[in-house]
Amino acid sequence: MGQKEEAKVSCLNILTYHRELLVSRLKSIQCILDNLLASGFVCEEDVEIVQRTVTKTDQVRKILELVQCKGEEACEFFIYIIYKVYDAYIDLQPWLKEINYNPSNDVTVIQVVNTDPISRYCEKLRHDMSRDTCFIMSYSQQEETRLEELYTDTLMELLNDRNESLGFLESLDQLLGDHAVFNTQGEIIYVMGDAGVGKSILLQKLQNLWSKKELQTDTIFFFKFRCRMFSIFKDTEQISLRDLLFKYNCYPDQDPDNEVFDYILRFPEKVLFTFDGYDEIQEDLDLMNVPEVVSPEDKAHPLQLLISLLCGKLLKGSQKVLTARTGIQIQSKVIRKKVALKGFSPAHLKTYIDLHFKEQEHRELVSVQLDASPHLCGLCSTPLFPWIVFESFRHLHTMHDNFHLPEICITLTDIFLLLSEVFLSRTASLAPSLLKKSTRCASETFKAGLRPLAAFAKLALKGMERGSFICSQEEITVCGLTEEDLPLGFLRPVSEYDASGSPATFEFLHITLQSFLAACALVLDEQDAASSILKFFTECSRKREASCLPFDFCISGSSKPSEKNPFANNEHLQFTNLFLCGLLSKAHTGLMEHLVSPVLLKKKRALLKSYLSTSVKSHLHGLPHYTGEEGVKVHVLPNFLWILRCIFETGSKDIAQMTAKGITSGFIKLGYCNVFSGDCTALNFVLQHRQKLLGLGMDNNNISDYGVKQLRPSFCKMTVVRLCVNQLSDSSIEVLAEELCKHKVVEVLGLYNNHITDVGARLVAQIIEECPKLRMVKIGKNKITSVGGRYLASAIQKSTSIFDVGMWGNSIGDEGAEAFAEALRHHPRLTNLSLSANGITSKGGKCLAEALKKNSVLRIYWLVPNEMTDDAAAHFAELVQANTGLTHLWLISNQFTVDGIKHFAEALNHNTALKEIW
Ligand SMILES: Nc1ncnc2c1ncn2[C@@H]1O[C@H](COP(=O)(O)OP(=O)(O)OP(=O)(O)O)[C@@H](O)[C@H]1O
Repeated sequence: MGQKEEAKVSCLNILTYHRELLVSRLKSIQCILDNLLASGFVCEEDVEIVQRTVTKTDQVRKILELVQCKGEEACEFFIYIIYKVYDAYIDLQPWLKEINYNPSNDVTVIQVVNTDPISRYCEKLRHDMSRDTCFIMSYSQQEETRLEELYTDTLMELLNDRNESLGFLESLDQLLGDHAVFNTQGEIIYVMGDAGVGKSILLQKLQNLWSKKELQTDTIFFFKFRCRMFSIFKDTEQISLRDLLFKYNCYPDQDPDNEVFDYILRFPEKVLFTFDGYDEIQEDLDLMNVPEVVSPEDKAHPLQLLISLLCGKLLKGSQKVLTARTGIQIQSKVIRKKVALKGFSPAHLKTYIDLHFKEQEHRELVSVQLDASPHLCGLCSTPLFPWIVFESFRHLHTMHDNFHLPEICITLTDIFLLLSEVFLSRTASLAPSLLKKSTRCASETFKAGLRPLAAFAKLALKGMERGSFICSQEEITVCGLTEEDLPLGFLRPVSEYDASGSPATFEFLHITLQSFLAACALVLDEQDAASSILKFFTECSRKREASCLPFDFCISGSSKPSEKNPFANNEHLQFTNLFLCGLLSKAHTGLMEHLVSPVLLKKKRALLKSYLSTSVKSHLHGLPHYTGEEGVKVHVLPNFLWILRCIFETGSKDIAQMTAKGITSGFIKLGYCNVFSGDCTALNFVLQHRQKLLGLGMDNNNISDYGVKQLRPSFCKMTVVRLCVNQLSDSSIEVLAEELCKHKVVEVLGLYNNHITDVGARLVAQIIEECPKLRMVKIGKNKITSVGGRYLASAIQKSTSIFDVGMWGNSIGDEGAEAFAEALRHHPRLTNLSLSANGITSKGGKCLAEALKKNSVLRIYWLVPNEMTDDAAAHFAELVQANTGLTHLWLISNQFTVDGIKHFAEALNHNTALKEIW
């Protein structure tokens, strides 16, 4: 009883104590009044009195007076309404937490009805979004997997406007937060990544979290769009912003006064948008060449509305997450922050395997098979591929005895053939009961399923040709597909575009599947000239300018873009080319001969081979050469990477050999080329045919440990190994140490910004000691402590060749600094050393300065920022005075005061060599 009394007092008190806050934050008054009236705490007359009050704040004051005067129960119910009608009182939710509100049993029996149109709409949005996002796109339409049961984190790297890394996102909440914002004026959170890396799933997860109120954000409206839908409107179609929002998400019910839309216009910062697949907009430019929409009342083409929203001309201040494939350029001025998706790390992949396979037996089998194939692991860093491989494994393993993943080097074509085999095995002629535990015969499955396969392939190709990822029922029928074919799994309905009630539209399970099927169509076709298989190669080889035109247009409203279709990204065509190479490869002849005449197949293969040979030659010839520190370099363009991928898919040793020979310079640079671990197999396939030594620059890619393992056979001829910023751990260094120490030709080793610890540092030290030509080692921004620092310093001391060492951004501390001081004393060759940002205090600094006084070779010396104080400054001043030949000395961002700096002024008078001191 006593406790109850206390609770009663406390509710009344709370309202008195927090009166000011409530008056300023409580917005939806009608809902409070409706519920107080319905539950009998106030009468009609009370309501009228409140409504007669002019301002909203005064209305809240009146309500507070009323409930306080009605007593404790009324006060408690007042708070309970705020608690129950979450969205209407979202601004007060933190306050409820602050007062630690927990409804009592007495109050929970009183019914609360949400009569606030805005929060009712929010509830509806959340409900619909939860329903639409709780399942992950399924492989067969019968079995659905819950998103939370399969969603696995991926590597999400934050970038600045120059695409330099700002670290990794730790949770999806950070995606919307202020962390790593490089342009506060911009409104777009730009998420980019390769095909199948998980951009759509990331948005789905974000939407799902929001629908369950588990996302840290105060946005109360969430509208999701897929950019491909903007291509299905007719050129003449005009709609209003209101329709765009409500028709393609959900309608507000019982909102006669249009309060929801008005609220959105008044508080755009409460709105969150996701736009998925900016690269998928396939639109003619004429449409763009009309004035922008800036008034929310105007009707316009949906694409114009989209551009106006993205540019902040409409609903300025709303939050927008936009995804696109890597390589699509968007002007930095509209981007707020940038995130690059890098797929699964080895640890993520392990988690994904555990989630995917409930059966221990399957889990173990797959893990063993993956461990034996770093190439497959490399491919599996792109989530789309393990999803296909594992689903196919599960299906084929249950259907057939002894099914194993292919042991030979599996290609992307193999992966999509596997997927098609699973789909086709569902055809009536191959009922599962007949196949159960029978011997698997892929060619029989394909032969039996040839009719639907060819029809789906034709549909995919037609879509590719007109740049569309969506097909109508009519197009499906024209291609010869029947109702029974649809459940096979290649297509899925896309009901969300069907707001008008028109016949359903469909899309392929994934764009990459459409690309694969389009390649199948090119191979299977017996009508057109054989040379038509090359049509997409020709299209892709046409040079295109970077596609940032839509935003140029929408921001400046000036220049008339020169390109017909600025949105169009040709990656899906590149994939079709790649699959064409795979399907026409020798490895697949056996299968394809069951599906197309051997003579035609041979002709197509010869045509492709001849095209690839010519194309490789002309490409290599046209690559830009330049001379740098490490000799003549050739800059490889991203298109060359596609050529390498195609060559690998063909499996043709001749073309690989020719390509290897065609690389005339001694150094190829593939930096910032978006190389992922799976590409290293393709690169290795070509490089293994090269006789001469070669330098390879692959900084700023995503090759990971799997990629390094794939390159193993090529390290024997590598003079330059630059693998900075590539997600490498110590296991990569193990491979490098083994190979580089065996062949001893390496001169430059770049490992900056990876995940190397002291274990890896010890292996790098071994490379330094054992490779007599090694001149330069960059191992900054790793995880090396004093232990690793000592190994490295000791190796440098023994090396007869090394002169440039970069150790920036580790944590070797004073102990490491002392070891380096020792190396400086005994190693006369070092001319450039960076020990910046290593936690070195005056103690370590003094040792280094002393060691340097006797060293006349070191020219450049970096120690910024560390933790040295004035007593170290005195030693460095003496070093300057000693005039050893040092040309650059960087000491800024230490803890020197004016007194410390004064030492340098005098010392500099005696120095003739120093060009720069900081
Ligand atoms: N984080 C993840 N956890 C589990 N599975 C994932 C994840 N990300 C992607 N997948 C799997 O990969 C498939 C493809 O992913 P998604 O469609 O999101 O790729 P995408 O980057 O949007 O590709 P595209 O650019 O081609 O549209 C998904 O259907 C899902 O099965």
